This record gives sequence, structure tokens and C-alpha cells, in this order.
Amino acid sequence: MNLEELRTEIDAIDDTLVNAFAQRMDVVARVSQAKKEQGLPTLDPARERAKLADIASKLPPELAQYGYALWSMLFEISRGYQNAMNPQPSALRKEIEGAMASTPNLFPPSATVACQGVEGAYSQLACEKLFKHPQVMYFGSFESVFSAIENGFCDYGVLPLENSTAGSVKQIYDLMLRHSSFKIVRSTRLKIDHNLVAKKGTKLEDIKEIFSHPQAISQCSAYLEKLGKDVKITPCENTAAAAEAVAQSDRKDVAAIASHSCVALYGLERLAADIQDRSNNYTRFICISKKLEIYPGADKTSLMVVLPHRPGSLYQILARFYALGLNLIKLESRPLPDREFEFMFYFDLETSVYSDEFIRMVDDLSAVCEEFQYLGSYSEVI
Ligand SMILES: O=C(O)C(=O)C[C@]1(C(=O)O)C=C[C@@H](O)C=C1
Repeated sequence: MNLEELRTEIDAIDDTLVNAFAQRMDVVARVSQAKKEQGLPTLDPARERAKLADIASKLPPELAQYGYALWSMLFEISRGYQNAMNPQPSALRKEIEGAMASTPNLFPPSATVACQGVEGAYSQLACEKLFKHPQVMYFGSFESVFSAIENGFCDYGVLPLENSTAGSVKQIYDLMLRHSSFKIVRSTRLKIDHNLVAKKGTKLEDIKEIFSHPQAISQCSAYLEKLGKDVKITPCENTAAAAEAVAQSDRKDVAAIASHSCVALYGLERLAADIQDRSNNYTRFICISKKLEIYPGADKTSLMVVLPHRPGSLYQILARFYALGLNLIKLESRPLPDREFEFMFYFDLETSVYSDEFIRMVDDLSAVCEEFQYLGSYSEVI
């Protein structure tokens, strides 16, 4: 048989499929109506699982996985069709609309803000970008920043989320998973220029040990490698804490990698400037609060979704974003510590909170995902 003949055969089969698809969607519309009357949700995971098992059992083994992919897509389309026909404003949509109505138009110029570290930390510089007059309170760990806003001790918390050179701050993603009563209300990008700082009179060639935060150490790896193996690199809690420790030390052979503001703050000297591997070194910080606040102009949305470890589960969510034309700007995955072989996926999406796609995504997610957490919608201060 030649190609032309084979294609004619495919065309005939596709005609049958087109009719079957239209018939199926017609029944789906009636299912949707029946569900509306009975107050049932669109998504029925048990029904989908049973159908997938049935379809796999009816296909030759070598086609089972293709059948699985095809029917997963059909369920996806079917749910999208049902949701469009029978829009059910989700509880989340109501919560978001309530927050949009009650949030003031202007982001507060001053507030008590929790930061990890000590004075001079990069988080402090981020706070100063986010708020005009922040009253910064310093905490020993990122975990305490979450606790400070959860127990009402501070209005907001500022945390580093990702760096353009060293990547995600994984600890923050893990903490976001453990803390459920916080929302992201703003973000900012800070250009990070690292400096090698030491006590006045210290010479670069005398340095035997350098202290800093692991992220800063990783961002300056090329510079540190050039200094040679004799220089010990010691990670510590925070870049500013490293600078403070160097200032308080009796030793004349230690230095820290820290921000320029630490030089004046701790009476230090700058031995080298801009020592990061890349000149365009940026860190993104998020600002969290206890309650959901959505300020005018919010065009980023963050979500966390727990997905079962089975083929296609991430694909289903991504297909939904794609179908709605939403731009995915960040995807991070973390293993769930107490659930074997299950993962948390963190998404940042770019879409205005006033757009139809946003509203549809909010309603759809409740219907598509078994478990997800809406982390907030916000704008980024550049
Ligand atoms: O049977 C249902 O409850 C439907 O809504 C139909 C359908 C399908 O397309 O087969 C779609 C969504 C559900 O999650 C399960 C199945």
C-alpha cells in the first residue's frame, strides 16, 4: 500500500473519531448538567482512574501507554468544557475577589518587617526596596520569619527565593510547604554585588579563611577558586552575620563575603569589589503576610500543587495553563518529606488578576487538582 492509500485509510478512521468525539462531548454536556443538579464537582478522580484501567486492559499492551495519554487528554478537555459551560465560582475565587475589594490601593510605606540575619543582610536591602520606611526586625532563621508573621509579631516578612547565578533557595520552598498560613503580597529583584570585606589593615594575601552564606559562596565560586586551596571557606547563617563575626574576631587573616553596606556598618575595609561570577547577579525576594492582600496591578500568581507520582500528573496541570494561554515563569519541584514518591510543584504564572484567564484558572484549578495551595497574586518591584 502506498502513502496516499494509507492516508485515505487514516482519514476514514479520523472521520469516525470526529463523530465519536462530538458524541462524547454531547454526553459530557449532559453529565455536566446532571452534576450541577446534584451539586457534584466536575472532577471525579476515582471515575477517571477506573476508566484508564479499563481502557488499558482493552488495548494491546504495546498501545496501553498511548491510550493512557490520549484518554488523560480527553478527560482534561471534558473537564475544561464542563467548567466553561457551567462556571462554578470556586470558594477560592470568592476569597480572591474579597481580598481585591478589601486591600487598600497603596502598598503600606511603613510596617514591621521580619528578616533573617543581622543588620546589613541583603534581605534588609530588599526590605528598603519594598517599603519606604520599614521597621526591620532580625531573626536567626528563615523559619522564625514565617513564625513572626503567623503569630502576628510582624506585619510582613521578606525572604530570598531565587538567585540568577546560584538558583533556588531550596530551604524557602521547603518552609513554604510546612507553613500554610501565609500569602505572598509582593516581590522584588535586587542586584547583588558581593564584596570581600575584612578588618582595617588586613591584606588580601594574608587571608586564610573566608566566611559567608552558602549562596554567596556559590555565587563567587570562580573568585574563590582563584584564591587557591590554602584559603578555607566556611559557610555561615548569613552574609551580614559573617561580616559581623569578622569585625568581632581577633584574627587578622579572616574575611567575609558581604554587601557593601556591611563595610561602614561593621567598620570594615573592602579588599575586593564585585567578586560574584556574573555581573548580572540578581536575587528575587518575596514579601509575605499573614492574610491575603492583593494590591492593584498584581500580575504574578504563585501556587503550590501536590501531585501523585504517576505519569501525566504534571502534564495535566501544564496542559491547563497552556490551554488558558498562561505564561509559566517558574517551576520548582520538591519531594514531600512525609509522603513517599510524591512531589510538591511550585508555579509562578504571569497573568493579570483582572484577566478572564486568571479567573478561569482559579476556578479550573479547584476542579483539576486534588490538592493545591494558592500563595497569592502580586506585582514585582524592579
Ligand atoms: O463521568 C463524569 O463524572 C464526568 O464528568 C466525565 C468525565 C469524562 O470525560 O469521562 C470527566 C471528568 C471526570 O473527572 C470524570 C469523567
